[in-house]
Amino acid sequence: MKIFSDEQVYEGDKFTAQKQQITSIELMERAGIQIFNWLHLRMQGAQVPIHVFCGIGNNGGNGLVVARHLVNHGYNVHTYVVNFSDKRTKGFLVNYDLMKQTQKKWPTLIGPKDDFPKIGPDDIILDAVFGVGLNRPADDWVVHLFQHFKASKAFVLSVDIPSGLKTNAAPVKDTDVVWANHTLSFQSPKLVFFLEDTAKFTAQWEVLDVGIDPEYLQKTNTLTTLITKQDILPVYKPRKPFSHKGTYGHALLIGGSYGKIGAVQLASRATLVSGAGLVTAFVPKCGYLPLQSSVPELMLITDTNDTCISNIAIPIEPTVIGIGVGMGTSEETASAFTDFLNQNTKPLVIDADGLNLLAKTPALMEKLPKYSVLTPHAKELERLIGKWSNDFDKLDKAINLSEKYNIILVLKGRFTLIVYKKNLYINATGNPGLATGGTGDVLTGIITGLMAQQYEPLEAAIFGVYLHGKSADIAVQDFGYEAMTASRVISYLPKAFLDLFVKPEPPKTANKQDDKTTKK
Ligand SMILES: NC(=O)C1=CN([C@@H]2O[C@H](COP(=O)(O)OP(=O)(O)OC[C@H]3O[C@@H](n4cnc5c(N)ncnc54)[C@H](O)[C@@H]3O)[C@@H](O)[C@H]2O)[C@H](O)CC1
Ligand SMILES: [K+]
Repeated sequence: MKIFSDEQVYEGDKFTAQKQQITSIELMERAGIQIFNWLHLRMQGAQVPIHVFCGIGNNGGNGLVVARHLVNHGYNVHTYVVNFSDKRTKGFLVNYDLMKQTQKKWPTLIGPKDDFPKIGPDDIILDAVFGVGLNRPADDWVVHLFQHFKASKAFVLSVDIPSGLKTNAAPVKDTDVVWANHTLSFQSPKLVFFLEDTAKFTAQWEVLDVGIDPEYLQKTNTLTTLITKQDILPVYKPRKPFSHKGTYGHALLIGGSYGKIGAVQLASRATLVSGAGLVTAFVPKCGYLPLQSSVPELMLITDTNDTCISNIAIPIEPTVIGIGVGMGTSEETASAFTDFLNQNTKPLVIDADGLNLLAKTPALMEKLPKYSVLTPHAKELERLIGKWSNDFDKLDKAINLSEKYNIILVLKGRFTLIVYKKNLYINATGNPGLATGGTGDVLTGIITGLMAQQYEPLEAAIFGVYLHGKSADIAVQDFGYEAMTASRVISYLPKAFLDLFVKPEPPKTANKQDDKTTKK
């Protein structure tokens, strides 16, 4: 799913108005009616007080459209204009007049000196104060109004985006923004719904199709994409009947150290279960017995050192190398890693201590083959790019690193973000059950396994993160969060693959006769 920038949203409006020969007012009406329908479907005429707070821009215009339809359908509506500027957009003014005609009175103007209306905890607030046009922090008195919303404990439904939240920057203070229970976003979600610093401002969100012209949606490329099954399916490579294990590549995993051989076991199993034809692991001698006995499909090469990797000598020609899981950062391993990078030409997936060793010797970044996939969690990322002030600063730093070395970064988190230069792919599969040791090793194995099968590195990163999270989403139904383990993520991978081909359930029609009754 494409995530459009603010500029693209405005462009889309204009394009749609021209192509469909409609006015922006009609577009605003269309958007407002979608919001009214959402409310009407759920409220069914209930006389719960609805407080509609409208800014003086088009977001406010949307709010006035909704207020008018609510009044016309007999709802208990109180409409306010939050008068934070003397400017008025045309869309606002047209709907302001329509509201007057409908209610025979102007909506209540709220200014810096006015008392705020009383709002009960069981009331509903429609937040149409600011939309994507917010271009500076809201005035203090408006911020106090937002705090008044929160203090009321009423249900807050935000139009397009919680007011006070910009689409491309973190707020200065958490109190500067409306805390929404639900946000109805026009045409596409916003990046801020997925970032740790800003996702909290809307407990839930959904996208409303406001009828932006399909041609515009189709032809407009976006830098940011929310990964859905529809984006993944075209990436999937169906297997040909006349294929053999060589067709699916030979993955090599390098890692492990005394007491952390399990990381290599997890990564190797994940590489196998994600479809690699052959998998070899290069480990210290202490890994030989446990791995040969626990993963019969795995071939092994051992280091001369018993407990850690000291000299990476690879007598095979792997398709792809996954390096770093459980590897440790001892002196010997650090020098072996440096020597390895100095002579390696194979595509790389680098994780865990491989990332920590890169952070210790930044000059090694120059040695990475292009399109190398790095999979840092937050701490490992900080070692690579330094501290960040907020998620947008983090993204800027990550984009710079990706552009500088032409590499792919998998920023693991609640919503894992895959960064390739200025392109950002948001993964929405996964759940807190993944917050357990070894799941990162599994992800490394999956991405390595996909690259062994000729998935391009960026595709493998996106597809691998999707599968990893989807597997956990299916497994959580059997294990819950607490009992989720990295091994269970591996064992549910097959279901994640098969789920790709499950057709979504058609919506059940309410009056569908039960088959048995019609058979009599
Ligand atoms: N296709 C769509 O997505 C559609 C979206 N619509 C709605 O339009 C808004 C964007 O409207 P816009 O008027 O550009 O911005 P706002 O409503 O957010 O208006 C804010 C308004 O006030 C000025 N302003 C910004 N920040 C401040 C501030 N801190 N203090 C004072 N004034 C401020 C700014 O100049 C704006 O003019 C979008 O979110 C949707 O809700 C279309 O209506 C339908 C299609
Ligand atoms: K809003």
